[in-house]
Amino acid sequence: MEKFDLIVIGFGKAGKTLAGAYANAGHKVAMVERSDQMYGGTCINIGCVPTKALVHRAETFAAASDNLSAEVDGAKQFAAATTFRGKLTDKMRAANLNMLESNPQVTVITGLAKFTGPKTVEVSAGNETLELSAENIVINTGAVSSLVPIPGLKEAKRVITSTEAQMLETRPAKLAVIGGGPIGAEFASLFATFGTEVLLLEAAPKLFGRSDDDVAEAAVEVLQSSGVKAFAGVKITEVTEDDDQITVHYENDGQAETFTADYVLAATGRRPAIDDLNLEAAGIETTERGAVKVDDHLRTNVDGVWAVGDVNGGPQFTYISLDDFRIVLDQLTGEGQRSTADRKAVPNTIYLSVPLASVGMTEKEAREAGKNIKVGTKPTAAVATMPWAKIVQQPVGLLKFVIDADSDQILGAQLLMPNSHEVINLVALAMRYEITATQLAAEIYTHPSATEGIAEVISAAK
Ligand SMILES: Cc1cc2nc3c(=O)[nH]c(=O)nc-3n(C[C@H](O)[C@H](O)[C@H](O)COP(=O)(O)OP(=O)(O)OC[C@H]3O[C@@H](n4cnc5c(N)ncnc54)[C@H](O)[C@@H]3O)c2cc1C
Ligand SMILES: NC(=O)c1ccc[n+]([C@@H]2O[C@H](COP(=O)([O-])OP(=O)(O)OC[C@H]3O[C@@H](n4cnc5c(N)ncnc54)[C@H](O)[C@@H]3O)[C@@H](O)[C@H]2O)c1
Repeated sequence: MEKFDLIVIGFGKAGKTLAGAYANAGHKVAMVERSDQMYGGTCINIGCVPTKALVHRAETFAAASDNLSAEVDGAKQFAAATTFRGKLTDKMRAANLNMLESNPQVTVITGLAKFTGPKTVEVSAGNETLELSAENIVINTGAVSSLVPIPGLKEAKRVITSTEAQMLETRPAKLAVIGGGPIGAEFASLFATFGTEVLLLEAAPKLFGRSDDDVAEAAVEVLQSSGVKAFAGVKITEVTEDDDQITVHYENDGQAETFTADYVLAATGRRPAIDDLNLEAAGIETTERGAVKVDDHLRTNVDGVWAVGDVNGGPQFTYISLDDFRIVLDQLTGEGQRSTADRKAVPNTIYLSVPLASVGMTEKEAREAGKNIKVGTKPTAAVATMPWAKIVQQPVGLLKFVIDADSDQILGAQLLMPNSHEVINLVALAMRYEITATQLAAEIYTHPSATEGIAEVISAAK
């Protein structure tokens, strides 16, 4: 039994950052990761970073095709993009491993971890096992793709998840995507840009249903302009396949339809990765949705055991996992005051060919909450003071601000425009620190830039 001050299970964003920080504070840390292909976790290996590398390459390809008015080979560009993706993740994985391995206080152990008691963990790799113990244990095992119960889906060989989809070396001619959340929408958009024929099927009545209707409609237009055919409110009845192809059977507007493709990408959500942890041995409770149950300090019901990142059932974003790290570090080395209750105005982005970035309330939510509001909305192309969108040849989308008419505080923003994934952070900062809409609009911004357009839209609010 090897004794540590802290065992981290899973090399995710929160866990790796905590391992480094706690080790630097003079403590002995074990980092356990089940796969040598996952040092650094989901984000850098199979999540945010590699997918955005593909999105970026798809956009570069689209711009080149437009500008050269030439037949640029989408299949070739797709293969080059996935090669680039692989090289990028290899480098980042090695750097992440080195970051912890080079720390004399950290031991990186590759193997599957499971609890054997509240303070003990067994790690197994092949026939070998290792027993570890620590006063403090952090669970950071992330999430796994979750398949919905559609007849034929689970058994089919041509059903892939986001992990396999980003590792395809050859561009598929046809792809069916089930689920129009961030994963489905981003993959549909990028594959279609490279020239794959993509059909996106969403069960909910509307695509981008968390946005206001006008924003969601504009986002669907952006998706369609990338070449995606998309339907919402569909019911998928069955998936069948032969050696070479797979067929999705679905009902759309009461009509039975089929789509035959090379692959079906199942993008219907990700569930917390708890199956292998043997949580019962430690007496750790889970929620009805299968997450490790935590309080707002991310403590489980067992003293000295925390759960951070996707596994605790919170919002599945890398920046939330990073904030989880801060909350636990504050308990281990600080005042222990930080909690999830401090979070305010957390933005998110769906990476379409212009990103859809949002923060705070939609107009609908603000009205339902009985707020007295002003709304500023302008199509990207109509924002005269933002030539940036035209310069980068993407004058598409919509900007929308929801403002409290009494306090002048920004209640929310939905930005579907070039670089909105950056601009949204400024809006979120203003919301967090209660900078008023008038103050935000009166700032001095660089020109030409994507940021400067927000002043015009805020000023037009009524
Ligand atoms: C395709 C895709 C795109 C995404 N894009 C974005 C994006 O653009 N922006 C964003 O903010 N978020 C994005 N996300 C979500 C984001 O990647 C996750 O929220 C984030 O990586 C969660 O990290 P984590 O800290 O929970 O742990 P993870 O990074 O998931 O790490 C968990 C680790 O634990 C290991 N593990 C699991 N079980 C065990 C065990 N029993 N023993 C040992 N090790 C174990 C796993 O192998 C894994 O390496 C995306 C996700 C996906 C799948
Ligand atoms: N840009 C980003 O920040 C980013 C990108 C990718 C993933 N992520 C994270 O990863 C998580 C998982 O993403 P996701 O898109 O897989 O999950 P999700 O839960 O966000 O979306 C899944 C979608 O599938 C639909 N669906 C469910 N069953 C269906 C069925 N039978 N037929 C058709 N549609 C069906 C749901 O209605 C939903 O719209 C997200 O919660 C997100 O936080 C974030």
